[in-house]
Amino acid sequence: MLLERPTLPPVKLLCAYVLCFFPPPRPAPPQSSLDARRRRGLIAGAAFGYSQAILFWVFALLFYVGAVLVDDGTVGYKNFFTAMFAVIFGAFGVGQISSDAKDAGEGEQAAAKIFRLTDEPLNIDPLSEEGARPATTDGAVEFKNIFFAYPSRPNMQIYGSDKYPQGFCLDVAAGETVALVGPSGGGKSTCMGLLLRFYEASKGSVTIDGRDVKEVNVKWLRSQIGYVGQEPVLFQGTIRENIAKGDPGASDDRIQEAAKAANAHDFIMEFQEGYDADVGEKSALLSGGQKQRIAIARAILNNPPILLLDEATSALDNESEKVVQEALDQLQAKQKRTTLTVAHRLTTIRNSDKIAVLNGGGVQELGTHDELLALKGLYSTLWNQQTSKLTGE
Ligand SMILES: Nc1ncnc2c1ncn2[C@@H]1O[C@H](COP(=O)(O)OP(=O)(O)OP(=O)(O)O)[C@@H](O)[C@H]1O
Repeated sequence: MLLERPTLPPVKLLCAYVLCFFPPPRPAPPQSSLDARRRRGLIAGAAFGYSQAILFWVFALLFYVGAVLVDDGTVGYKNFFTAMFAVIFGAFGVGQISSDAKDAGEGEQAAAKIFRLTDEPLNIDPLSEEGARPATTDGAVEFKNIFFAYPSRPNMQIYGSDKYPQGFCLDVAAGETVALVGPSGGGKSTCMGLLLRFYEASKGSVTIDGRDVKEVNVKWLRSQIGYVGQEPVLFQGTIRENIAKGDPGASDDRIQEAAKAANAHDFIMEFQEGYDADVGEKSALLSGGQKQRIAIARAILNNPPILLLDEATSALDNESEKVVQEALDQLQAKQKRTTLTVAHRLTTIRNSDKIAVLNGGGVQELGTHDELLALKGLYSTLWNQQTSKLTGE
């Protein structure tokens, strides 16, 4: 079959030829990074040249000594070549070691980091059998006068400041939906980490049904809380296995029921293998919205008394956000459960029982949507900014 040649007007053809031979210059990288790369290149080149030079010096020396020894009859050719190859391979090995020295150094540094991490004393042991396991949970949560800084940044106080000498305080009644809003870095997600006991407050307490979370068993505590974050974690395996993590003994019918409630059943059935479809390494075979709905199905199956939604829909496009939001509404409607929601899009949380505006180390404003609008404070400013963007004013 003859392929037709693409026809270009002569001027465009000429431009294409010119660009082939004289491509426009690429923007130069910043000077500092260029210098660093040059320095790295020079060091690597010098090290390589040096290791090669050693090899050839050894060759030269060998042939010289060999020639002298064979000439005066001290050794025969056979012995000379045997010894020579032994020395060559030996030198080759030494050269190889020097080129691997950089990797060995990096490996040593990485190992030191791992050992530093594994030697870190474990204050919160997720596998510990200690601690109370109350038979029932109503789901009331309270953050009482919390002071907290992340261990890796001890000088950056997240909760508690001159503005908030009483620390971070928030009371969430059983079955209540409380939204956490406010500027980025205000500590909205951090309180979820404290409730899940990923970290411990330096002062104050987090309680669940009036009991300090430090007194209850960590595994039990986490089993009472469903978490749907911005980037849900799926495990390598099938969709069925991933949903079943919510309740490992669940029947296929219950898994399907949970998937239907999470608006996930239809897209799952579009896969050739249905519920047995593999989610792929790092769940690469699924879109963001699909991953989110599988995580929600898992939470529905778990049916926890406390639900944490940390910007669960913020990474999605409008269409996916709608279906995922419907799935989340289902999850909340299935049972009146305590829900803490972090959201940047205020339209998604306006119907919450309470809205807490976190800023500068504590709760700056607290109330319903209407109360906060009437307050004409930070929430009202954020709301007006977002709604004016939506209406294009
Ligand atoms: N693991 C961590 N180690 C150290 N600092 C952290 C860690 N996680 C969060 N931070 C810092 O703590 C502060 C509060 O973080 P947090 O995620 O709670 O804020 P946020 O209000 O949820 O912010 P955003 O709206 O941007 O998600 C931020 O300044 C953040 O950089």
